[in-house]
Amino acid sequence: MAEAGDEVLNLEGKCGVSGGVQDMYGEDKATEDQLVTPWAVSVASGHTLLRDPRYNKGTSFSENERDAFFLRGLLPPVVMSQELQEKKLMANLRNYEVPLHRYIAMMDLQERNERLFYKLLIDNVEELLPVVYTPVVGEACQKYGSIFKRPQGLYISLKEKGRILEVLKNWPVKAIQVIVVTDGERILGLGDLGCQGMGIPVGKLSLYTALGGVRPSACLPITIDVGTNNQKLLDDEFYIGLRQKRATGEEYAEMLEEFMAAVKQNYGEKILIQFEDFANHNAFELLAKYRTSHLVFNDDIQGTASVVLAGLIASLKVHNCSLADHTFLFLGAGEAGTGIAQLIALEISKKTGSPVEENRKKIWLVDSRGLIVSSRMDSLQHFKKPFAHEHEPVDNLLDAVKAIKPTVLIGTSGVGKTFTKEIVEEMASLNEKPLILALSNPTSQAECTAEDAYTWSQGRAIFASGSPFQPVEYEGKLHVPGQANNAYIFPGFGLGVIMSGTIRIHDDLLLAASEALASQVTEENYEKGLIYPPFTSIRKISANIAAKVAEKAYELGVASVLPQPRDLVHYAERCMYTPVYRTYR
Ligand SMILES: NC(=O)C1=CN([C@@H]2O[C@H](COP(=O)(O)OP(=O)(O)OC[C@H]3O[C@@H](n4cnc5c(N)ncnc54)[C@H](OP(=O)(O)O)[C@@H]3O)[C@@H](O)[C@H]2O)C=CC1
Ligand SMILES: CC(=O)C(=O)O
Ligand SMILES: [Mg+2]
Repeated sequence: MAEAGDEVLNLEGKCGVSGGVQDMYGEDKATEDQLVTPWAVSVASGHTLLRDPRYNKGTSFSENERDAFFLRGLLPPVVMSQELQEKKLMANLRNYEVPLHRYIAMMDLQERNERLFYKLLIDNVEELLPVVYTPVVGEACQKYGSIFKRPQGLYISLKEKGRILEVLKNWPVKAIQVIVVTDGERILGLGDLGCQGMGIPVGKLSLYTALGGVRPSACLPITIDVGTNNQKLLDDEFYIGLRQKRATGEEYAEMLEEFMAAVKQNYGEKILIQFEDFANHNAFELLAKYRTSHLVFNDDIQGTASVVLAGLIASLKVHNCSLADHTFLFLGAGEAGTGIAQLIALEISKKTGSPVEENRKKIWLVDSRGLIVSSRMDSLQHFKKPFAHEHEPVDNLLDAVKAIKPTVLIGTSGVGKTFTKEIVEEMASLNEKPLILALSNPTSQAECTAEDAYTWSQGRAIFASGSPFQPVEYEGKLHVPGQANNAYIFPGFGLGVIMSGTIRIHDDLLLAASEALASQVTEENYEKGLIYPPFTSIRKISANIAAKVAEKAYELGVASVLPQPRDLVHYAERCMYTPVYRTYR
């Protein structure tokens, strides 16, 4: 399979004295002020094929493929199965003691051999999720400037304002189905990481593929760089972003407006746009502004709400009660906290017929200034106001626990170690089986560890966290902590939306996803203290979530793929990308 560039070289290329091809285009000799043409090829073979991560199979190319695609001599003689390649790579990965080195090795693999990357991730999901996702992705973002090798997504900075559509057209794939976009201002619980937040859309989209089966080529990670207020980054000579303070107000709004319009123009009405890790002063507004005109989903507000609600629904069997029987207390009243709180109130409404406002009365939140109470109303951000109830001011979490007597304690503050021994002990004195969720990421920001939760509650807590913790043995019993992370939801949710051609995200779709996830928890899981099923069966879980989300979308009349497939679970499974190698002809 000859290529345009090769043909020219074969006909005209000459050997230089050192054995290399002559510098016929003057590329080697050109000085900085002389122009050269960056030649490209359109059909991959030979060396180009080995450098194309989408098609490269490395030592797995068969003898026939090596002949047909000019690969002879470019590979060692061995022909390995994909399974053997996987075994070798897993052994190599396990040899790295530093977690960030594993991350870098995984990113290298993704850039070298995409199918092998996804095979590893799918087959070893519990082991590799913490590497490509939280917690290690957090450290990777903090050090992104130093470890950055090749762009893995699209960078759209203020320099491109006015020509964002043009920038989108530079991405090599046109048939995009899902975009994860960040502006890097609230990366996990690590704060403003500016342009280095790119690790998050890249990581989230690799989960769209590995956990939800969305084709990798249909995924587009985007970072919008409007500057950063992180002085450490601005002073860092290796920082990869714009070296200026964040644009705000009209300049920011115009940038986002242009982006949203360009995305719709370039990819059409049904492109799913997932907002990720925006600061809350933009996140709520962007969601409210675009949810009626675009297919948008905010993972931190909506995905998190859906996954936590799923855990709560699943835990009802443990407590033998209904959601309406619980009293909830949150530490953290931002995107995650108020997003979860709203969805809980909505779910109770759907189940009991009671008004949402009424259900909010059993949901309390603490922010950095203490319990959210009605006397603070005037100074509260709009998303906190629905939860400002009548109560005297309380300025710390321990006193709030004592005053509110919650049955469920949820951490969404982004601040580590805030569920102290006294607080967990208080929860344990109030409840036979206190439900404690330490959702903040990465691990360093978790409100408490699994060990803290089990030890301080004498092994009685039902515990789950945003980043994974190892099982804990307490007084002879092994407790397995669950991972309450939106990674359970968005891949299957996105698949359901895409496969049904859903045109708008409705809260009922989130509720459907929660119910679907909760229904996947088995007796065996409950026995171990889990309120989430293990990630090992995530592809099956995602297919079920996708099916329930699609079913709800058809019911609401927002699905556009017609006729509705009869067996939606089977349809979801059939839609899913699998990473086994294809044979080339
Ligand atoms: N497990 C999961 O799937 C997810 C986890 N998260 C995690 O949740 C955390 C928060 O995210 P998000 O809600 O988007 O962030 P926000 O910035 O929107 O909200 C943070 C909230 O925490 C409050 N807060 C901060 N410090 C304290 C403190 N010392 N005491 C009490 N309250 C405090 C803030 O108070 P104030 O309003 O007064 O500033 C604010 O209300 C992050 O660590 C993130 O990684 C997020 C999404 C999903
Ligand atoms: C999990 C996630 O989305 C977050 O921590 O922001
Ligand atoms: Mg997030």
